[in-house]
Amino acid sequence: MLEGPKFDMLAVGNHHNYDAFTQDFYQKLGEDGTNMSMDSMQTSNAGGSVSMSVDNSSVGSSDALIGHPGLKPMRHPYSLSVGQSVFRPGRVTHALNDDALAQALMDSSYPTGGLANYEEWTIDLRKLHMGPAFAQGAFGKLYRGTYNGEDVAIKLLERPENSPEKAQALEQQFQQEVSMLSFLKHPNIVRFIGACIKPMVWCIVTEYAKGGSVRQFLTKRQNRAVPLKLAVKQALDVARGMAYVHERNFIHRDLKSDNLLISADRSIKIADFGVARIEVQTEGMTPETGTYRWMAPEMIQHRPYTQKVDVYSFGIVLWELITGQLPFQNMTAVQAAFAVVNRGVRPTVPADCLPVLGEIMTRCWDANPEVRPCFAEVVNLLEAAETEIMTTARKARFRCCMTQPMTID
Ligand SMILES: Nc1ncnc2c1ncn2[C@@H]1O[C@H](COP(=O)(O)OP(=O)(O)OP(=O)(O)O)[C@@H](O)[C@H]1O
Repeated sequence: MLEGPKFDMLAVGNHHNYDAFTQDFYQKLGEDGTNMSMDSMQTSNAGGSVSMSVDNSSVGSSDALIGHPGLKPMRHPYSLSVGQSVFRPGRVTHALNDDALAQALMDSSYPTGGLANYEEWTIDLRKLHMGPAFAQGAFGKLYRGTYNGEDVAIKLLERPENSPEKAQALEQQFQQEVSMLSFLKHPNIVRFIGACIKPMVWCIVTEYAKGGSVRQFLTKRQNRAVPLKLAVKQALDVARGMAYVHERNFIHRDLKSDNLLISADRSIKIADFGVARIEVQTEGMTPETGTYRWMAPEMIQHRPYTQKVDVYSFGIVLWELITGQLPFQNMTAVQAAFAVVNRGVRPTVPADCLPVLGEIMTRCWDANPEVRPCFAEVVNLLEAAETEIMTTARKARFRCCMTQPMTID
């Protein structure tokens, strides 16, 4: 059996020294910087993560739903889960503004921590050029930049001030992401470039996906359906990437359209491995991860779960690609979770959906994880669907040529 992840591989240096640096840094900022909360910044996460749902007053009225027997109450966003689960520290408030956070990374008067056992992945800050911030997730702030001349995305996680508990949770997420990304190499997984640790910030550098996230892409299209050929191609990219992740016995646990990026060549790259983990016996794991709209019922209910939670999420993503819409868009995330768990509600498959695609999504989001196909099978089914679409299109073009023959005069 596989062991659970071990997180002693990254040398974060002497914490006491770092705490001293931290205090020093904030003192400096207090003197000449502006301490601004980043909460007001527009988030790229249209779906709203679990922690967002809990923090968000718009779903505050759903407390009654959380208390329903089908749903276990959420813990405090900053509480740490037990056993082998991954600590997800809830939405993080940022004390530093964009510039100060970037400055905390680039300031050479503060030491750069190396990544023990991952030495080759420690980035050389002299080769890094920071650009503007362009997105904010629940945990990190994303900047554009270049590394060695290549376009990159730089994720900065700010070390929470005066809260060792939060700092530990965030650090574990950082380590989780680094260990996963350095291990996974696939054309449909965002390419890891390196990472480093400073007293105030943890930094992860990946290739920059020019097209943004699939959710942003769908929102820009004003939720119109994606052309079928493209939707199936994108779904195939995700399924191939996920088949690779599962072959290596990992679970992503947060598969959703916000975490699917579109690269310059239009292929899809799976991102955000901050809560991914090695598959182990899952008794006692907690679901304070992912996003309710995409989350499998067994995970919402704190029941043991397997890799099949990713297959469930994929079913929802496939529906999104086919319809162009946000899943359960007339509900809050918590209402959606309630409906999924207690009433078996799922998105409605459009009447004109290609039957094979309708069948894939309904099998993927089956309440019984055993019934859900594995990703290798999903890839086969989607390849068959792709062939069917191409053949139908070719036949239609041929019919069109026959009814409107070109004239030569
Ligand atoms: N390599 C990248 N290229 C382009 N955009 C990216 C890249 N990585 C992340 N993003 C954008 O930034 C957003 C947040 O990134 P990410 O999901 O890694 O942060 P997070 O703090 O873990 O957020 P969450 O857990 O809420 O998904 C993504 O939804 C995406 O829009």
